[in-house]
Amino acid sequence: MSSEPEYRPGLEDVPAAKSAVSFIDGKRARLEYRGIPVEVLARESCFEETSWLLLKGELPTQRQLAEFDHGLRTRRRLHFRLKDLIRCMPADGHPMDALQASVSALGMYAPTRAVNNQAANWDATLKLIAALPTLVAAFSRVRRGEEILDPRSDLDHAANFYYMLFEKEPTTAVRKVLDAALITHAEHTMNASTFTARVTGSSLASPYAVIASAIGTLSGPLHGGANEEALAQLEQIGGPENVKPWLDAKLAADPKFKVMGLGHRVYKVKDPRANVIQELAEHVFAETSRPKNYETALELERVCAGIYGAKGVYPNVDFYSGVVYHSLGIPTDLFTPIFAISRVVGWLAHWTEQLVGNRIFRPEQVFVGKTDVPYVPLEKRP
Ligand SMILES: CC(=O)SCCNC(=O)CCNC(=O)[C@H](O)C(C)(C)COP(=O)(O)OP(=O)(O)OC[C@H]1O[C@@H](n2cnc3c(N)ncnc32)[C@H](O)[C@@H]1OP(=O)(O)O
Ligand SMILES: O=C([O-])CC(=O)C(=O)O
Repeated sequence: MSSEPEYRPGLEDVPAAKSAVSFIDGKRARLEYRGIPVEVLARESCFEETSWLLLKGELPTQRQLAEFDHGLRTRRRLHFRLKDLIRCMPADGHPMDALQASVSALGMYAPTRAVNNQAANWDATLKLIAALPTLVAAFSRVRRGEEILDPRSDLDHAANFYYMLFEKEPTTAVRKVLDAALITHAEHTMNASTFTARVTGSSLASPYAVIASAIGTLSGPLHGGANEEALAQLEQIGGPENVKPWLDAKLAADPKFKVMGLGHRVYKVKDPRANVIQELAEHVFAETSRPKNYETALELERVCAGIYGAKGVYPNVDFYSGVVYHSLGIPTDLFTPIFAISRVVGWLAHWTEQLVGNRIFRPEQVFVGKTDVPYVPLEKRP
């Protein structure tokens, strides 16, 4: 009998850490942050309060929340040289690449790269949460030839982000939608980007390196990048009446064709966050008419349930979020950066957890290559 450990592609079902940050029941569509269902937080809480909950494990007292909020508001500004750096980035580059590069650069202004000081780690935590929206908005404006706007400390996290993007304050309804979307995306157990954050953190790299690595992982179309692709897909389909022929043609060309925004490693039913975001969409569209993209998405969900439902493949968080962001006038390639603005909290909560009793990640491989290969000098090779 072989003593080789079992290899599980994608580490499916392999625990990578012990964590108390969030909990998923993938069969019952349940997601809890520190024990509180995400639906409740999206309805009752605000992003700042949810962030504290995720980072500290308990809801904040009124005073703790006020101090935390103040700490965020006072850390939103960027060093003028960092703004210069963003101005030099290629305007047609992807905002996720801009964000990853600017988070690394942000770390160069931090007082220390060491992670052995709790006060410094907390300061970096606040700085990262506070500055990510400023970095995203700065690149978004610069590439359109607009001036970078200074953050406004009289606005909360969601409203200030919207202001920095559009130079106008959101309505109360839009602020609530954006805030709830940020809450909904903030944390999700051991997903690929959080795992990345923990692996980078386990080498005792700086929190800026931890977040930059995680941003890179989130950008991929199988992970956070799917929100952008999901909207592009709806636009390509063009209307609810085209869903069935579109999907038939795709499946005829490739029986393994993947619909973006569908499927999940853990959920075998519809992602509870997709329901929350759909409620937000209904809320937004109650005042206007339902856009064609939304009607197309509803039909796509219906048709796909008939085809993939038996496999447990249903809409995930990325299925409806793009429709909501699009309706707020947000450019498609900012959808994943907005995910990062929110998920930075989950990454930092896991990084903080990782540092307690840290052990560097160093898994094993199943070696399938050759051994003892002789070196042939170049002149003797063809
Ligand atoms: C924030 C997030 O990261 S949420 C996920 C965002 N990503 C997407 O929406 C991209 C599309 N979805 C996918 O690629 C996958 O469902 C993932 C990456 C999310 C999960 O991947 P895995 O857990 O490895 O599932 P895997 O790809 O093995 O799929 C299992 C089965 O469901 C099918 N399936 C999974 N997702 C889809 C999909 N989107 N469309 C059609 N079929 C799908 C697969 O073809 C496979 O079928 P088979 O057993 O007949 O071969
Ligand atoms: O959990 C996952 O694998 C992906 C996901 O939905 C998330 O990170 O929000």
